[in-house]
Amino acid sequence: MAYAIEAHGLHKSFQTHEAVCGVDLAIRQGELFALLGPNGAGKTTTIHMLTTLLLPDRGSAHICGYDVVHDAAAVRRHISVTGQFAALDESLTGMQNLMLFAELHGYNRKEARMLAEKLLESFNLVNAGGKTVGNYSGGMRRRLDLAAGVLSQPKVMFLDEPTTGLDPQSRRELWDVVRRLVNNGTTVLLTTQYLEEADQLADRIGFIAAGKIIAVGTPEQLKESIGGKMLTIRLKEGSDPADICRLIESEYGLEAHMDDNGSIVKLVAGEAILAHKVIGTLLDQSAMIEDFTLSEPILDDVYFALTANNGKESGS
Ligand SMILES: Nc1ncnc2c1ncn2[C@@H]1O[C@H](COP(=O)(O)OP(=O)(O)OP(=O)(O)O)[C@@H](O)[C@H]1O
Repeated sequence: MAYAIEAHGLHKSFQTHEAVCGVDLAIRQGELFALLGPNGAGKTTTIHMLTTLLLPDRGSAHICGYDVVHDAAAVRRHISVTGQFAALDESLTGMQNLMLFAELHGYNRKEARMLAEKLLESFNLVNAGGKTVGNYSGGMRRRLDLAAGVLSQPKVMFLDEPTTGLDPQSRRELWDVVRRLVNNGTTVLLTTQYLEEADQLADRIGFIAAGKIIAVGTPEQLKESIGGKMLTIRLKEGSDPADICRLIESEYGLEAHMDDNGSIVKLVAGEAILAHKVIGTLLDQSAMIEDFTLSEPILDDVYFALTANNGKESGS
């Protein structure tokens, strides 16, 4: 099968630091793939290599069959890259910005106007088309930026944290736009800090940590890989979560983790019966439990489990 985005063993180091160490990707045409990982994991470096902004040290990558190193110009003709910082002229209106981009892509003035009108409509910006971009909200700017990106009819779009800083309503509006692009056959590689966004939008998700892809799958596959239900225990003030984790590990051999502010302990409890036994044991030992819930895993749980394990494997 020919992939829209394909990478084999991509490596990139900065001085002595290996930022990307052997990334493989195979993303089908029309697929929305989300690349997730903590700060410094290597997402941007990977995207920069795939979009020809950075030369890989080793490995290879192809976009729509074109080599990112040897056919960089052809790659650029097939992609668009948008991110948190929209490349728009603040002093022009939305309509003028789109017309400018269209004319830069070789459309004449009349064609550019028609295309800009169509794009303003598709991206829910008809009422904003006559206003200067300097007066746009964050969500409007991102939608206009995406509209400008679509104008060149890219086969592959790289969206680097496109909803960072947007309010929930603007984020949802942008999701609708992205879904429509994918439904029309565009391949999208998305990075995001919001796991819920990846869960909502992505066909598949790749988790990257310390420059390596550590898991790939559909959101459902990744959640199933956790291996059962999550038990979340909220502790009363003054209790020691480290003690609780140790007790659970020694009694049941289950690995429990506390959250950053130390009031919640989480573990994969598998079956409900085991969760009830754990709670029973903790209460017998007079653990100060405020409440507890047993729930299906969400992507945050997958992310937590993966990045916690990866930290151990790499010895950090
Ligand atoms: N130009 C550079 N020079 C030196 N080190 C760099 C450079 N660019 C990235 N790095 C380092 O490479 C590693 C990967 O960075 P990268 O920006 O790819 O991560 P990221 O996953 O995109 O992180 P974030 O979510 O914070 O943007 C980091 O340790 C970063 O400090």
